[in-house]
Amino acid sequence: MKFYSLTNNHNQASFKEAVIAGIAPDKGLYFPEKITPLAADFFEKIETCSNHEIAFRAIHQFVSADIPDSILKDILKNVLDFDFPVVEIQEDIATLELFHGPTMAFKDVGARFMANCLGYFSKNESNEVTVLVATSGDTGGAVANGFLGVKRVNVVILYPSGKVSDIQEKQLTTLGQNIIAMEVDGTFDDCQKMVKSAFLDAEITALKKLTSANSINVARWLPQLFYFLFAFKQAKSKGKEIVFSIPSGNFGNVCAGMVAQKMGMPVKHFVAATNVNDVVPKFMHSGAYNPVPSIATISNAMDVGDPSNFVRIRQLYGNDLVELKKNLSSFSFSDEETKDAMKEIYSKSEYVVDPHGAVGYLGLKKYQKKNPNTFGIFLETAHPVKFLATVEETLNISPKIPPQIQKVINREKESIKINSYEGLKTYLMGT
Ligand SMILES: Cc1ncc(COP(=O)(O)O)c(C=O)c1O
Ligand SMILES: N[C@@H](CCOP(=O)(O)O)C(=O)O
Repeated sequence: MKFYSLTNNHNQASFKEAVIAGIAPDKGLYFPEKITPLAADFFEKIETCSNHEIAFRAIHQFVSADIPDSILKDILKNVLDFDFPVVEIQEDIATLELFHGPTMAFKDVGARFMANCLGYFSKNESNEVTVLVATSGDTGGAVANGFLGVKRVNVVILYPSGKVSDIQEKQLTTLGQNIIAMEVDGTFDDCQKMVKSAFLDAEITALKKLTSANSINVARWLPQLFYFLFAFKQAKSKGKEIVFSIPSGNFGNVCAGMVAQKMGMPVKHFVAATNVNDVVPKFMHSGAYNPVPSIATISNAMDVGDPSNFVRIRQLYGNDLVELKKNLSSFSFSDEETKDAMKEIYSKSEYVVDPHGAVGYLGLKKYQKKNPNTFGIFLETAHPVKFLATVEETLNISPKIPPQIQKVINREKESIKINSYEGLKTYLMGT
């Protein structure tokens, strides 16, 4: 399988090359040349398959030219060692809990999958690789955890100072070893731009082999399609058409779900729910894509003003807005609406949802109002405890701190403060 650049489709790479490079030399995101539907009987019998089997069938076409089947099976065993339960909280409304991994957000699967692939590809190499990653909160912790101690790999995480939760900050600044955290005086978009600039900086790339562990990297992005298949397996018996509502920021997760649909998974519709960072909802309405600086919200991991993956979503539908709208709706919600949704879910169902999941719930409710008789699944993308202050203040409860979080909560933060691209460049050139 080849992957081509969305900037210039003549720039092609194998899976291995795309993973090692992160983005194409022309700064485009890599995209698979073909998405082959899985056999119909795979979906008919999906409930008889283990998660490992499902993941293997799903990812095989993208990686098999570069990873032997036996290694791929081992990687998936390492990566998928926790549960992905669908929990019904109201009639025809369920949540897909994606927070049972080591850093309690949905990024764990992609981060670990990419770390395993890179570990395999660099097994016989002597050169070091530097993984650059921009985070608005959760990617950083997952990548730090997934890459900790991986030989010949150094990780540099850029995060917006004061704009991630206390627990998210602990997860990405306290591990040490091969993980460096850079605290940027700016927004997530500034961090993301700095990472993309470093890839194009010949002075840096002459000295360092760089890659990215954001969802721009196909090995971080594609495994996210597993979630939708795991959810479909659990919800199929409901006998209703399924709608997924995905709290969205960089739009990698919803895009991975749409890949699962292209592979033949029956889905009625996707909803990409955002906070007030509403570039995509506006685009879906007007057809004009106008990135703007992001605004800080209580669902901070979705504070993205120029979502990287929207270009992939448009590609999936041949850049045809009419076709796209048949499959995707996108709605935006304020912090007040988000808090009200957290309260509503808690009072109706005694279920504690985090602010991101609450945005997903709101998107689903809005869609189901006009499309009743569907089974709706909103993705709970992070454990509520990661947003402790907001949850405590909104619901007036003190959730128990799970062991994964207790491990980091009392550790000392270590970060390098920078206020411009030069700060990142100086660091990369000097180490
Ligand atoms: C908790 C949480 N929810 C939702 C999102 C948005 O996901 P995506 O960037 O794939 O749209 C993120 C960050 O990516 C996140 O950390
Ligand atoms: N919300 C993300 C932002 C980066 O998204 P990614 O999927 O492209 O890594 C975060 O939590 O950092």
